[in-house]
Amino acid sequence: MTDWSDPDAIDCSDGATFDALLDRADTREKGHYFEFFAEGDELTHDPGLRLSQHGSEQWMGQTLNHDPAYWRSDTARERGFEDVPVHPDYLLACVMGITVEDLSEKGGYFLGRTDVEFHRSARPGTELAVTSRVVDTRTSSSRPAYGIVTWATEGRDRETGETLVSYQRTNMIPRREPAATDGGGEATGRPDDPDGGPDLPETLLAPEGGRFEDFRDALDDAEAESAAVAYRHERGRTMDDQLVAGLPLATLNTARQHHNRDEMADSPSGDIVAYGDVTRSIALAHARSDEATYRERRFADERFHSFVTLGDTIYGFTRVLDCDGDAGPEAVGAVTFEHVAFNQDNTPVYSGRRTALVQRYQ
Ligand SMILES: CC(C)(COP(=O)(O)OP(=O)(O)OC[C@H]1O[C@@H](n2cnc3c(N)ncnc32)[C@H](O)[C@@H]1OP(=O)(O)O)[C@@H](O)C(=O)NCCC(=O)NCCSC(=O)C[C@H](O)C(=O)O
Repeated sequence: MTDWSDPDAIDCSDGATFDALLDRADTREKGHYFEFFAEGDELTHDPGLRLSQHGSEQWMGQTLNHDPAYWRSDTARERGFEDVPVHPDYLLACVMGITVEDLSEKGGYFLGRTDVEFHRSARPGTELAVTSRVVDTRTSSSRPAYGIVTWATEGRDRETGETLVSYQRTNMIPRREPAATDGGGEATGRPDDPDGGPDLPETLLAPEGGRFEDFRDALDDAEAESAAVAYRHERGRTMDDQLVAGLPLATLNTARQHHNRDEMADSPSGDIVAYGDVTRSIALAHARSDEATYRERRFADERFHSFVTLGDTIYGFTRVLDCDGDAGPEAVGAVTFEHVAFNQDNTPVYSGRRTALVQRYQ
């Protein structure tokens, strides 16, 4: 009879015994099933995350976000920051990253996010305090193995208590009953077209440059011509290990989708998938490289349409929706864009509306 208090009791060279041992063992679970969440619940997320210059630069370098205001102090000061802040995409990904253990580690799909508001910039060294409130829960009618949960999340500076960023996000979360599967059919990634044919403007105009006036003039021209202002960005970025597994792990995002190939082998994607915030940041970087951004303001109606896996390449498409010359300081105006990230097969993987302050010509 084996003495199980003996430190040498587990014979790792005997595969069959070890298999039987694993079969018999309960698993200490991580994350929560759908049933755990009830409307109005408040959650305080405990993981410690200190925003760092290295983390921000690593995020920006890998996602092609090269705006000098987030790299260099002279430009940062010219743009009204006290010193070089961390990049807003990194801040947002970190705030969401540390909520994953409590909210979405059990798996399921990050469907979308809205009301993303940047309240103030954050410096490297800021320690985060993040809380979430359950806003809505419902079962999924199309995927009985899942429920759909929406949380309102707020990321604050732990020292001053000031709110840095807030948003609402929605995920599919596996239900304990019926047993979790990876859901129904594969996503097509393409929205249904009820009329059976595309309804497109005759002309798509691109702005002459990346300043506020260029976007405003292009919108004026489009109105005169019954056209739309919409264009593609040339850059693409192929998803490698660093992007798919490295960046989410650096934000303490524990979702198995991004780093556990063994678990993901049986899922519809068949492999690990990119963190939505990485995919989005790459497409936004493509767009920002074609505009003179001054500040990020807000995002709305962000949707993740289809998986992004290793080897996929992310491109960007932008439509200009609105220009507001009265918003922000004199030297800027607000532009509202719709950005779409798409892959090498032209399948949309992300879309969202973004309002940014864009510099004017001097
Ligand atoms: C997830 C998908 C496979 C779903 O595909 P499909 O079934 O075609 O989509 P539907 O549009 O029918 O939506 C299904 C149900 O979900 C509801 N929904 C969808 N979007 C939203 C939203 N923004 N807000 C609220 N509810 C939403 C619909 O109403 C449907 O409800 P019901 O009819 O009752 O079932 C497909 O969309 C897909 O593959 N998406 C990509 C997902 C993805 O890759 N996300 C990013 C990577 S995962 C990640 O980042 C995880 C992250 O770390 C984390 O922890 O959250």
